Amino acid sequence: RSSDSEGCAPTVWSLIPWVGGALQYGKDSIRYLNQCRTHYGSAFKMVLAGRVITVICDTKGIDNIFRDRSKAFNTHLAHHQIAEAMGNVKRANDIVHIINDRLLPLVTRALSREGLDKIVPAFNEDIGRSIEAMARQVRNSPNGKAISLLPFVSESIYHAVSKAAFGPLFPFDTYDDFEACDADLVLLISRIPILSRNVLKAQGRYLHALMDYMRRGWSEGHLEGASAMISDLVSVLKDTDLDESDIAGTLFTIVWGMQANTMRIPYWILVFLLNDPAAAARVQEEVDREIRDNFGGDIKRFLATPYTALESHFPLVDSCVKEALRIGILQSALRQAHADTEIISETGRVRIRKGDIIMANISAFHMDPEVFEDPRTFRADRYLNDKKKIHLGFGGGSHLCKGRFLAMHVAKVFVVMCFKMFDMKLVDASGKSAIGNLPPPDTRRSISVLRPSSEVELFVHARIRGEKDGSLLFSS
Ligand code: HEM
Repeated sequence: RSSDSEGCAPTVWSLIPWVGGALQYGKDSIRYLNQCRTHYGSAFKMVLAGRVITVICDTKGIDNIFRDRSKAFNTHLAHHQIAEAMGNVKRANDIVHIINDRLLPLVTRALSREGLDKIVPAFNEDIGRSIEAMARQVRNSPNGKAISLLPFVSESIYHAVSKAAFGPLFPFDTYDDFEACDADLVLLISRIPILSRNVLKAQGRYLHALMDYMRRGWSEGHLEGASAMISDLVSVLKDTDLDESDIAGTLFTIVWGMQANTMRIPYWILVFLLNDPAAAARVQEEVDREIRDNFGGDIKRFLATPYTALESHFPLVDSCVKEALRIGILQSALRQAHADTEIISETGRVRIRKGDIIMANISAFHMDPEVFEDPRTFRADRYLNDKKKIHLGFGGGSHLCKGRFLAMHVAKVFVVMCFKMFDMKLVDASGKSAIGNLPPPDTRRSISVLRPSSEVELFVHARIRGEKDGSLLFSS
């Protein structure tokens, strides 16, 4: 069915009207949205626990939402929900305006291409140290060593991004609580009393650690050791009448936006590449060639290169990052209308009333076989061969992700370093080859980039690539 002559998108039928599709959506959102699309067309309204959301699944309609010609949409609702759930912020209504009017312009500037030249050196240095630490472990085991892939990727990136943004005083031992909150974000949103107890404790500890960090680091109007971006953000927040816990909650919201997706993309890239030896060999060849020809074979020189000078290098790795963003992301762009308007979708005109919530179903676009040949397959060179091909992993329009350059850089440097330093094989817990073993995504716990299911633990069996290469990075 399509929108009627009045432009009303059809509403998905449900047995219990207020609950709507909440249970099916919570279980597997991609599947539920695909089922709705099959029955109702590419524009429909779904009800989730009392909220009516207009979902747009086709390219034309999604493009219309992002372009927002009548300037009728904002992202306040998404920011409100995350601040309330992740940061336990009490004054979320005020926070959304502070985020929108004061923090976003600051973040946009700091994370622009030029701005990144200030943040990236600290990230590169720290990620270099983490990989070096892994290289030491591997070197001490003559036949190499199996390393649990997910914590290796996530913890290294959590540490390096935090260090670059927040400086050395950041409470780095918060990783486990961060993971617990990200894994159970749905419980933080719903706050079901008994089920949410553990995650609420983790959240409480995290917020206390951030408050303590600010108390220790704040002096004479700036945060000691932090990047100018974070120091200025905290300064803006302290300039408001928010209390300490709401300031910490806003900071936690920012940490989450910065880290949660960023640490998953390199994990998926490694899993996909190590499952495809021919693609991995091409990446290996590119990494060796680029480091040899453009950085004199010196990993330290590669790590010391400014962001802007690195951007044009490693085009195949860049293509892998984009492909992982295409294949590994759920629908995630939410908008709310602050005026009556309409969306022109492939099914026709969809009328939108002031206050309506709209979701651009990014995953439907990414999996459209008319846009992407063989859409379910990871093709390392998909974006190498067709430079004009787009992905919507970072959303679109004026609300396009502000951290996209940083996120691309993090993934690129991590993957390049792994290929340069190690010979890697994908293995399972017993050490057997795990090629052909793609861990299923944990759809219940995924909000944006898919979280891998914890039931399938993958390891990389890593061996250092020749003493000469390895020794280049070792400081002792
Ligand atoms: C792989 C990593 C990342 C992914 C996949 C990602 C994805 C997204 C998506 C889909 C949106 C919503 C865009 C829309 O509604 O059209 C978004 C918004 C945003 N992202 Fe990211 N992001 C990533 C990393 C980062 C990082 C490192 C930062 C740094 C602080 C960041 C900061 C933001 C901000 C501030 C917004 C809000 C933009 C606005 O509402 O105007 N993101 N991101």
